[in-house]
Amino acid sequence: MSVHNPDIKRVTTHVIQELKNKGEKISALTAYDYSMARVVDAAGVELILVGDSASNVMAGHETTLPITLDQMIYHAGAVVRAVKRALVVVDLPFGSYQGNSSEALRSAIRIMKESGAHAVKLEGGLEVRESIVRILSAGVPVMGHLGLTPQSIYKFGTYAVRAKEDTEAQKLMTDAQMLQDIGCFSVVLEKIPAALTKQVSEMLTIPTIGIGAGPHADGQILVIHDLLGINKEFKPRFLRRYADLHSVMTDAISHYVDDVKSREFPNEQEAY
Ligand SMILES: Nc1nc(=O)c2c([nH]1)NC[C@@H]1CN(c3ccc(C(=O)N[C@@H](CCC(=O)O)C(=O)O)cc3)CN21
Ligand SMILES: CC(C)C(=O)C(=O)O
Ligand SMILES: [Mg+2]
Repeated sequence: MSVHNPDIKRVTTHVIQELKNKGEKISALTAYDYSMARVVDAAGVELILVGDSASNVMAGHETTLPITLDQMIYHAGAVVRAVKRALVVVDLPFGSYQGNSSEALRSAIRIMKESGAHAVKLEGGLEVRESIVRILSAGVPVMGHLGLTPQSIYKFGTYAVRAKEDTEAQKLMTDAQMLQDIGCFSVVLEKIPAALTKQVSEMLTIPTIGIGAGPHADGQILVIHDLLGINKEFKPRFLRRYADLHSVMTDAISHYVDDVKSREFPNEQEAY
């Protein structure tokens, strides 16, 4: 398998836009550390998100709420050091931007300065409009995130599909248009009906990136550990597992344990 568009040396927000303009789907994945980001980048993924899902996947928290701005910057720096080609976007964590546009700007600037990332992502529509406007004014590209917004899980109560009702779908359409109008370069649509994703993606000129949002988004994103089958517990219907690394890793590790116990490892060649 070869990397798509080998002529693209560095993926910018303009390259992401060009992909939508020519009708080519955009591939995106999360990464939280150097070694994984090396692999994801070299495999040809165009956009790498340092997601606040690190709170779940890296730290074992129940929700995305506990992860801090300092911890996001730590993960983002590791990913940036690994990446040669992809666009690196970083989630602003819960509590670093809501309800205070000065703090939002300060948080975004810290991410850009201290990690070297290329863009930030914020959850929400009209509620975070001012924050996004200020971050954009500083020259920082912003990605929106609508639909299921996990930082508001205690408002929603569940991780069920969002915007099934007409009023919520209408608000999502209005928010999406607003995000484009103020200058966001892209918007994530999470766990909404496929038909709504189609409507939004046709209405907007900027690319939509879907997760559990059906086939009509301009691109797709998944959490890398989910795609690789590293964690057995998370299996929503939208997830396709492209490998069973849980089994591969378990077999390798138990083989190692056996070899240590039986003194088969290390052998003479593996000693000095
Ligand atoms: N490993 C991982 N993958 C993700 O995609 C992810 C995270 N973590 N953490 C942050 C958010 C939370 N996300 C989620 C969480 C749950 C569902 C979900 O579908 N959960 C249930 C259904 C719940 C319900 O219908 O009430 C499921 O079917 O597993 C989807 C996306 C997406 N993000
Ligand atoms: C699932 C994606 C869109 C995300 O926000 C995350 O990984 O934190
Ligand atoms: Mg996130």
